[in-house]
Amino acid sequence: MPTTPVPTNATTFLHSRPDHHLVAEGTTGQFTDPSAAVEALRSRTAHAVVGALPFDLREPAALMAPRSLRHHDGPWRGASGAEVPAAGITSEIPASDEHHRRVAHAIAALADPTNPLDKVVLARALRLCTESALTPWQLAARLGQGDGTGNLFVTDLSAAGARFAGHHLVGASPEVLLRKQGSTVTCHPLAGSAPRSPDPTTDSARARGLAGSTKDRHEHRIVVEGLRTALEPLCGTVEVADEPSMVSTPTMWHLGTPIRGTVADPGITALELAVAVHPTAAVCGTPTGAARDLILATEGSRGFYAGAVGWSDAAGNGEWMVSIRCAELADDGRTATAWAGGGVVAQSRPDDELHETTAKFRTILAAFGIDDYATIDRAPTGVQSA
Ligand SMILES: C=C(O[C@@H]1C=C(C(=O)O)C=C[C@H]1O)C(=O)O
Repeated sequence: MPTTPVPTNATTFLHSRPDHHLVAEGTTGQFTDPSAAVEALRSRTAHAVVGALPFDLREPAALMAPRSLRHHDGPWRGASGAEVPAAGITSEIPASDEHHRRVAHAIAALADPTNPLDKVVLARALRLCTESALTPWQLAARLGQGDGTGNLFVTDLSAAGARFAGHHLVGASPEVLLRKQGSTVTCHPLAGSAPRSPDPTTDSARARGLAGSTKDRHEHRIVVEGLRTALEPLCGTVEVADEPSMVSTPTMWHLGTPIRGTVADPGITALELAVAVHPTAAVCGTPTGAARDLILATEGSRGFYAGAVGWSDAAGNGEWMVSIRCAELADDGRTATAWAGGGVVAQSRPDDELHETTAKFRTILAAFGIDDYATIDRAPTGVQSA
């Protein structure tokens, strides 16, 4: 029977996977610079580091040395029947037609043979407001009940400075950025997506369509090759599955590829490896610098969306999830920002990209009790075939 510790005021961090979860309490140190956190681990000043890396590593991280970090079997299960107060969307950032226009603009740039950009991941955000305050743990419990995959995270962002004081990032990410156990490193990038449908025939047609889509396989390949290039100097040989496989969440189908390597320096920490591979082309694009510049010029700072949330211990073991399907809950417990994005290549279509972000929002919106944001696939029968 898995233990389900009840979060207390001292609980700062939760990282849940289908087979195990970790809970951190208290802090003995905070780091905005990941290399200072690595130094604390390598010198054994800290027995572990937990928290969040921002999308743009030039911005402050929210990393903490916890007073305690406990491992538990099984996924985290919050209090069942967790209620959340009524919530609504107060704004779209940008408005959906502007996101559509941005995607069209990016497609034109990607199709220009003189432009070095091969892929860029564009995202949009929703501002949410609830009638009364909720805790990040209530939100996580709701997210876990709706998502059901066992993948969950909650992390206090206060360590990143005044702008983030009392804010938490809460999400149900299906994507493992990087895991290190002993000298083995594994990654499981996802890229190439299709919304799930409640109609089984449409749902399997969508999965088949994604598996056979040249555009999605190309988008996926870019991510896998980017990770191989980032890992090879650290690992020597890197094993990559020949073919992507289908990964599903209750709301999305994705293409995913397991990657595995053996690190040359067994003392290297999971945090150093996460910093070395982030941001992957699954959340940024390629070439990385050009894609990141376009994202920052288009969207502004993403903060901790499309960053990474995870843990690393002084032995070097740890695991970092890509921070997607998430929301930042403000210190008032009533206002939140949720994000969703998608990879854009020259063959992408703005309508599909807008749809994809709408579908990706469903995970986090369901946790807020919002199911009327968009009508895609809400019809119980006879939904439009893919
Ligand atoms: C950027 C997001 O998702 C990422 C982008 C994907 C894609 O472009 O197909 C798929 C999974 C994630 O790597 C998100 O959910 O916000």
